[in-house]
Amino acid sequence: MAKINFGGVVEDIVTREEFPLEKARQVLADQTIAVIGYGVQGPGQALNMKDNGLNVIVGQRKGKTYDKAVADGWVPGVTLFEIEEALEKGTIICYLLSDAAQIELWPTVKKYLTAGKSLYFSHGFGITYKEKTGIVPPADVDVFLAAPKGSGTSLRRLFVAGKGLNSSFAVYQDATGKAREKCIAMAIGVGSGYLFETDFYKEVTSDLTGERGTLMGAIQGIFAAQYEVLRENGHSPSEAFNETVEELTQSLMPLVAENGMDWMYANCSTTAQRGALDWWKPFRDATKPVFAQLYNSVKTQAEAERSITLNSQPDYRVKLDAELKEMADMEMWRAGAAVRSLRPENN
Ligand SMILES: NC(=O)C1=CN([C@@H]2O[C@H](COP(=O)(O)OP(=O)(O)OC[C@H]3O[C@@H](n4cnc5c(N)ncnc54)[C@H](O)[C@@H]3O)[C@@H](O)[C@H]2O)C=CC1
Ligand SMILES: CC(=O)[C@](C)(O)C(=O)O
Ligand SMILES: [Mg+2]
Ligand SMILES: [Mg+2]
Repeated sequence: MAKINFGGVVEDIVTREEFPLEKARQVLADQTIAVIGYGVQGPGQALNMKDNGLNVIVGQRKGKTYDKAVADGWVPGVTLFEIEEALEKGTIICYLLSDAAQIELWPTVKKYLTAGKSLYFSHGFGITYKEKTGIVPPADVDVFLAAPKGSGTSLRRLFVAGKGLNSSFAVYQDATGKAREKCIAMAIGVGSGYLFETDFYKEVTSDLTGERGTLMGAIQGIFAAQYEVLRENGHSPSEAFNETVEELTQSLMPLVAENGMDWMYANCSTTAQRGALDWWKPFRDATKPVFAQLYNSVKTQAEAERSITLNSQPDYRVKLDAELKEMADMEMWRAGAAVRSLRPENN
């Protein structure tokens, strides 16, 4: 593994140079990789693995998503099957149903996990919370995860563009002595850039914190707060949206992605630099207690409990859609739709 210094802490990283695609192909040559579920991660991972020359089949129940798999080029009876058939044919089972659905389908999956097969996850959820999920794999199968750090949609887009999303990987159970190399080969196969090692507990704990925090929950909260203050003080929706979201996503975050926050700062006015240098600490101090509360809620499994309970209800989709619509209907995001429609490339 490559030793990389991350801001003073040296970590072991797996890169595509030391574990090239060719090696992944060799490790997985005799495997039938069955991707179970074709939601968000399913398509990204399955298509990337197929394009990487791996032997992939998809298992998906009939319906709209099955039709999408057909439209993506999976052939019924050849590379696309009902879930149980794919479970039977697969030697590496990629369990890519939603975390709640994994609980429901587990008794079925377990039946097909015969000795020597592998069970692959993209999240530490099912295993870490096994008291709640009931997901306890047989002792004679390998169990590991590769978790792309981003949406399955981005995983596919970046792969097609010749780039790669970073993923974490972890081995939970090594029954064959080959779990680790299979795990790394899968992580490379799904189109990862570089890989960093973790364990199932740390993966799920950091992931749940991140998505509830800066990646999704906190960012929406901070956007809403600033937008509201601007509006309450007489600024127009377009002005409030541009100063809260549009400039960030279109201009400033790409600079952060390219060269870091200091470089983005360095490319803004001295006036902006002065103010932003003064204000980031009060924002940190105001939000840190909320992040501590969030981490605790993840650690005590309150977040897992809530997610399992609410996402397992039969009407969860209807309720979810209603909540997402409520967000879409916020003035801020309706203003955003108008702003996006005015981008030159959308005209
Ligand atoms: N969404 C994402 O981009 C990311 C997801 N993950 C993880 O990847 C795994 C898969 O997540 P997503 O792709 O978001 O899942 P998803 O919510 O898109 O659902 C995947 C599939 O589950 C199927 N499904 C749902 N309920 C079912 C049931 N009762 N019986 C049979 N099939 C059912 C759906 O038809 C769909 O094909 C999860 O462990 C998730 O935490 C990890 C990184 C990012
Ligand atoms: C995209 C991702 O990695 C998330 C936000 O953790 C998820 O979809 O669960
Ligand atoms: Mg994540
Ligand atoms: Mg997540």
